[in-house]
Amino acid sequence: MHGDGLVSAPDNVVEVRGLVTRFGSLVVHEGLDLDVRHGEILGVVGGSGTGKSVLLRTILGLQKPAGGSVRVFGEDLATLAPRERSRVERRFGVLFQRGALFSSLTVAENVVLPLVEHAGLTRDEAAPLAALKIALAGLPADAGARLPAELSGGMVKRAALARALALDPDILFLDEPTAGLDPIGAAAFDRLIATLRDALGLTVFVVTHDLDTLYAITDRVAVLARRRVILNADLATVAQSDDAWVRDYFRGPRGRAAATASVTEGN
Ligand SMILES: Nc1ncnc2c1ncn2[C@@H]1O[C@H](COP(=O)(O)OP(=O)(O)OP(=O)(O)O)[C@@H](O)[C@H]1O
Repeated sequence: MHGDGLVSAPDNVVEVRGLVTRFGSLVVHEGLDLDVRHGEILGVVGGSGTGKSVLLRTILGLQKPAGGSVRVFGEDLATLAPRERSRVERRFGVLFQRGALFSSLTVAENVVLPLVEHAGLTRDEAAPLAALKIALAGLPADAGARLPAELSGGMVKRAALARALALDPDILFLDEPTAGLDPIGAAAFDRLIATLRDALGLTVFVVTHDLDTLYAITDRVAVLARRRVILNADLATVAQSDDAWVRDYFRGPRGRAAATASVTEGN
């Protein structure tokens, strides 16, 4: 079932239609539709437990839907043979909430790993590419030789981002990228994401609670509530919605502060 009359558009990188997700008797998504357009930064917001992370995992093919369809780059991962599926998956860059770097490997070794495992490079071939990704993620060159435990929280995020960029993804999925960062570190990370989108032509899907991120870098916002995406539009349109959760979120004190800050910064 397609809600809201959504149709397939050629510039959609992700199309979710009529998604149903259940865990036993818990229904997380029911008839959820979502579009992610080529080259945009889409912010995904919603109250705690509305199924944002599960939606991300479902788009990545890590969570099997109970109903509906998910197409990424025009392909339905669920119907692809393993080899075809991994060809599509190589176009994904993913930054999970908890970073998930290998703690016993240096930053450079963490970034080298996908290049060796998925691109078939030798370690020597992968090393200069890894150094490039580490620089792209805004880390100093000497960070490559360090273990994750020796880095600050912001640097760990950047290292995880360097690894997510290893295979030159077309779409970057970020789950709460600024969680745990101080406001200055969070703003710098937001700017980095926007710069990478512009420089590399990435599409970005970002699950976030951070209103500053929404105002600073997103082109459109998807709001999850009542088991669906109730709004999938530009921020100005979403912020004007009369939905009670949206009103509290965007027009509460933190929402007003973020909106004012973005105007002051000229965004
Ligand atoms: N593997 C699982 N098994 C059972 N229930 C799950 C599983 N994964 C998620 N859930 C449940 O699905 C619901 C949605 O979870 P999800 O983590 O997607 O929420 P969220 O919107 O990302 O929340 P938050 O903003 O708090 O991170 C929650 O009720 C959660 O407990």
